[in-house]
Amino acid sequence: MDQSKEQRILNSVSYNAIKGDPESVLACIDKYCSQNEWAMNVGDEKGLILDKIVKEADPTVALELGTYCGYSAVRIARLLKPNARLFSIEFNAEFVPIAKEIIEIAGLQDKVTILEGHAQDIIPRLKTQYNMDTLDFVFLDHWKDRYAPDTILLEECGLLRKGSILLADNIIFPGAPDFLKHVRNNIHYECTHYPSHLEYMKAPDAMEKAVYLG
Ligand SMILES: Cc1ccc(Cc2cc(O)c(O)c(C(=O)NC/C=C/[C@H]3O[C@@H](n4cnc5c(N)ncnc54)[C@H](O)[C@@H]3O)c2)cc1
Ligand SMILES: [Mg+2]
Repeated sequence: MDQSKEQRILNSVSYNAIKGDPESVLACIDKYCSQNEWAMNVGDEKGLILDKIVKEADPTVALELGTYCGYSAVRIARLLKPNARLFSIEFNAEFVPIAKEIIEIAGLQDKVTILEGHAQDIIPRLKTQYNMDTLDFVFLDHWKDRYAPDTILLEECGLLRKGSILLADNIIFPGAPDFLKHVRNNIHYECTHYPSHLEYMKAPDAMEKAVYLG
C-alpha cells in the first residue's frame, strides 16, 4: 500500500526539519507543499495573519477545529506563553498520528493536545472532561459547512466569553457563507476581514476574525 500525501509530508519533515525547531518544521512543510504536493495547510501567507491574531489574543486556552497534519497547531503553539495550551480536534484517524509526530518534531508536544473525534461531539465535553472554563482563541479550519453550527455550539456550551477571538480560514475559497451570515450583522460579534490568497496559490482567499462580545 503506497503512502498517503500526508505521510509523505511527515517523511519530508522528519528528514529535513531541525528537531525542536518549529520554524524549520513550518518552512519544511511550506517548501514541500509549494514544490511537490499541494496540501490544505493554512500556509505561510495566511499563516502570518494567524500569527498576528494569536499574538493579539495571547491565549491561555486555545482551540483548533481541524488539525489535519498539525501545521497550524505548530504555528499557534510556537507563540503560546509557558502555561498556555492548545487543544486541536481531528476526526480522521489517519491524520492524528501524523499530526502528533509533526508536533513532536517541532518540540511542542507539551503544549498541544489532539482530541480525536468530531468537533460536534467533543465541544460539549470540553468543560467537564478537560476542565475548561472559557476559550481565549478558536481557529476554525475544518469542513467549511461546520464553521457555523460549531460556533453556535461553542456559544451554547458557554465556552465563549467577552473578548474570545474566533479566526476562520477559507472565507473566500472554499468559502463559509453560513459562518459569515452568523457572525456579521450580529450584535454579539465584532468582525474583521483579512484578504489574502489560497495557500501556495495565487487564487484569492481570506480569513475572518470574529470577537465575541458576550
Ligand atoms: C479539492 C479541493 C482541495 C482544497 C481546496 C481548498 C481548501 C483550502 C483550505 O485551506 C481548506 O482548509 C480546505 C478544506 O476543505 N479544509 C477542510 C479541513 C478538514 C480537516 O479537518 C478535519 N475535520 C473536518 N471536519 C471535522 C469535524 N467536524 N471534527 C473534527 N475534524 C474535522 C478533517 O479530517 C481534515 O483534517 C480546502 C478546495 C478544493
Ligand atoms: Mg484552510
